[in-house]
Amino acid sequence: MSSTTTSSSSGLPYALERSVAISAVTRACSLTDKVFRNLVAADTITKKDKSPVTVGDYSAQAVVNTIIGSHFPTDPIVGEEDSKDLRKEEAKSLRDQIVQLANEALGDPAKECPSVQVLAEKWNSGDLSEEQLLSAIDRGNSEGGSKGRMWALDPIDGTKGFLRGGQYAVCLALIVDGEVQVGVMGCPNLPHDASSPKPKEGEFGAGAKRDDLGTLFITVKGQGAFSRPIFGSEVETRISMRSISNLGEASFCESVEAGHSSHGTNARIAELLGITSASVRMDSQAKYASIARGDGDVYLRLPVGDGSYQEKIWDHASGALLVAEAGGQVSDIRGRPLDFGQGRTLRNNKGVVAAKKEMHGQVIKAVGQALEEEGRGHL
Ligand SMILES: Nc1ncnc2c1ncn2[C@@H]1O[C@H](COP(=O)(O)OS(=O)(=O)O)[C@@H](OP(=O)(O)O)[C@H]1O
Ligand SMILES: [Mg+2]
Ligand SMILES: [Mg+2]
Ligand SMILES: [Mg+2]
Repeated sequence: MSSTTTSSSSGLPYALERSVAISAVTRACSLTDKVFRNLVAADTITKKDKSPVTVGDYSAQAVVNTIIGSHFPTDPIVGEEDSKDLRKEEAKSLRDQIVQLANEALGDPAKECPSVQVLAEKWNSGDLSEEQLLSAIDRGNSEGGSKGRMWALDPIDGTKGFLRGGQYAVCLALIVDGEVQVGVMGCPNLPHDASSPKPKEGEFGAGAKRDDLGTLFITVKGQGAFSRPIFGSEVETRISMRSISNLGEASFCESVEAGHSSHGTNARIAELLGITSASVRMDSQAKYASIARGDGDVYLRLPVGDGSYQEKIWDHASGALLVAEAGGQVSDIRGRPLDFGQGRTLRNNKGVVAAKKEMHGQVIKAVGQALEEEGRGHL
């Protein structure tokens, strides 16, 4: 934690995109926070791939896409959700809630930086209709690709964590010609200070939320990584990965669900590297944010089973740039850089390994050995 700056970094590359992304993510975080405190079972549906999606995921995507669309009308958006299930007859009450929540979030007279304020009139000049908001959700249907600008949005990353009252993140990134240039991530349940105790899951249900929770992470390629509270102070603090002299002192950050990243293989890798501290398990890209600010050192996401799952670009774009700008290196299990120019998925990559630059090669070597021992060396 070495220096501070304010949020108006005008003159620097991508200053407007950075401000608009902060505004969009902040509004989406107030919305999801409110949804969590009032969530009932009927507000969640199960998608075709059996994963959950809530009224919070849909409304947050509608809000962020509306804001991005009003500032950068020709920019494609690759967003996780679409309106197909919502348009069904039986989803009427979900639609009604989304209309109310999204309009509240867009109309909130929160303070914005001056360049965003002027354009804010475009979206908060009156309530948007149900159809306008469903179309806003579907602005996220871009197929992505390696040319030009596009935004990647995960309106709630770690939906299972969100539902449990654990960690989740609103994640937005600007990708240009396949390279992430801007990343903004809001983690409403993460303490401002890495050294504060993590809240126990569910602790902040029914309005009992601690006021030191809610952290925003901001990065632009070549400009460093920063954090600040989501609500309240706009003073940003530069963050960097922890300084450790050898990997034996490191700790891992890994997924909660063994179905998303192999815990058994991680344990063997820890053994190979001489790591003795227990792994920290949390949902969402809060894992990237945690290692970027030194609250953990290595993020491992190893393929499970036959390794056929293709990681989605919105699950990694903002987090990967944050770690890179905080002194880390992010790759797949073979050490290949993540390729965000292949469409909606990272189809040229398998899994994710993020660690401090100087130690990344050693981790990749241990990952290779552990997979070899399991007979999965071909992955
Ligand atoms: N099989 C499989 N393998 C790997 N990853 C998967 C898989 N299935 C889903 N997902 C994606 O995982 C996202 C949540 O990742 P997390 O690291 O937070 O997982 S976990 O909740 O801790 O288990 C989750 O993101 P959200 O849907 O935004 O929550 C999914 O996109
Ligand atoms: Mg999901
Ligand atoms: Mg996700
Ligand atoms: Mg999601």
